[in-house]
Amino acid sequence: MPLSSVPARLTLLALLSATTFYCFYKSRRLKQLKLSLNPNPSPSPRKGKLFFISQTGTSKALAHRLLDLLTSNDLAFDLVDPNHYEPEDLPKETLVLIIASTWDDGKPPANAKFFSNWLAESAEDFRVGSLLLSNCKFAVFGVGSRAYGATFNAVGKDVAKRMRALGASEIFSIWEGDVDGGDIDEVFEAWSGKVLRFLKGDDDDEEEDDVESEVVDLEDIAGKGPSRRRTVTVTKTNGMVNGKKEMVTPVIRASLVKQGYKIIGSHSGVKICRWTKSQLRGRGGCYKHSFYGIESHRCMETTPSLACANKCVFCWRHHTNPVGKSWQWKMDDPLEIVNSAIDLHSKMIKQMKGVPGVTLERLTEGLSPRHCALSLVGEPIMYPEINALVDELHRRRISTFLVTNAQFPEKIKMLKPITQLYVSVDAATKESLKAIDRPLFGDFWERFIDSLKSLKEKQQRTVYRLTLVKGWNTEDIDAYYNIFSIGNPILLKSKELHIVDRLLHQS
Ligand SMILES: Cc1cc2nc3c(=O)[nH]c(=O)nc-3n(C[C@H](O)[C@H](O)[C@H](O)COP(=O)(O)O)c2cc1C
Ligand code: SF4
Repeated sequence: MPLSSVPARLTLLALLSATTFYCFYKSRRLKQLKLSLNPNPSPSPRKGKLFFISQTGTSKALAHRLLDLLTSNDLAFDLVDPNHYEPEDLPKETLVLIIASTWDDGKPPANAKFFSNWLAESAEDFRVGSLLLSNCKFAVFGVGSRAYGATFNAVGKDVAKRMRALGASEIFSIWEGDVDGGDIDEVFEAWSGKVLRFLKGDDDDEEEDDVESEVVDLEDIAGKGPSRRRTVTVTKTNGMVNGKKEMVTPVIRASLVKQGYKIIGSHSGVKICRWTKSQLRGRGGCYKHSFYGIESHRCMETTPSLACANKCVFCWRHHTNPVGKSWQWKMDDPLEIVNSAIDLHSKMIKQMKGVPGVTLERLTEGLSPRHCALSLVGEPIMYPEINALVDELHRRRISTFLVTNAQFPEKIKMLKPITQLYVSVDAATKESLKAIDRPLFGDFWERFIDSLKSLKEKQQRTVYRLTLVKGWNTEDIDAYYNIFSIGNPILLKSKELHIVDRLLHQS
């Protein structure tokens, strides 16, 4: 029968329809069969959660770094700010990583107050039970500073303790990063590598046994890896150079560079100040210009120590400053610091070429600084070679303006005469000084008073630099008057001039 005939076409159509129907029927049947074999297909597994407990962003930045690593290894995690997380959902989690910083007296940052309280209350509530988080495996990395002694990484430790009390299994004991120790990046990297190996089911740490440093206890969890307790040594360089730590860690360096600092060697910095730029453009200079005729476009702002012994509330570096009670870092040569500071300063001046208002004459003048403000940030007199550095500046006929934060009276005594010596007076009472400067020294008040006394003994121009912060230290005028009589400075400098006016009237 030819295909062109009508009956043949009808037969073909019927055949095709029957085949299509059969295929459709078979595929549905197969699906139904699969479903009946597996009546509860498991829902896609819940993504791991990566929490950051952070106030000024250090832990958050580390969490981002880990997230990138996990993602590039096809491990799905949600980055979680505990402030936007419902802790009642914790029992549903199966895998939790927590990077936690610690703040005042061991307290958690604001973004984890509720979360920490919830954990503490649940762990202490006998009705909740110790199996609440029994589906959850977790690991904690603490971000803190050893300079805070007993409360070092208190939050991370507390979170881990509460999670364990609620039945969660700790993949391995908390690792502790010290932001002032110079090696937090290396430690975090080692921890991240360990987390990754665990998640990939390749938790063999024997390969790390080659390095001498810190010993970390490992408590492997049941069901994953061997259950015996092991000790491993961690690969880390400690940021050591010739047996001494570098002051500026990669984290601090990145933060300072972002804020426009040029880092010199391992502990110094230089930055072009806004008044220098302003006067290069033919506009106003800073108060030194108004008071002493100093030309701001010929002034270089630098410091030989980015570290200090405080964590002042108003410090412009978001508290990323390295801290210490004494010099404990690798030390650069004073001549190299001065050479590099002038070199980097000149480069920044040259970048002003072509900016509206900048004349060739002022630009040329700016390239040979006549004044140096040793006040950029940190505590310049912590640098053990401060006298040699000041000598080098004076030899080049550069005048010096040094600001100290009044915690090293013995260093003030040892300091050679400089052009103008400033002491930061951040408060006039012990309580407010503690609240504002958040000093590391227990005897901070005695050091402060002794510094003022040392100032009085200096046979040179001395200045109190008052940083008056409304609501913190602007109340007690009588106390300021007492402080004023101890150091008897030649000048006062403040950001809130009406207070200074009143002081000067009383004196
Ligand atoms: C005022 C203040 C108090 C601090 N208190 C502690 C502390 O008690 N224990 C600790 O280990 N670290 C302490 N630190 C160090 C912080 O944990 C450290 O600066 C950390 O990098 C902050 O991390 P974040 O930026 O993620 O908040 C304190 C820091 C500041 C500025
Ligand atoms: S003393 Fe200076 S550098 Fe140190 S925290 Fe205070 S403001 Fe910052």
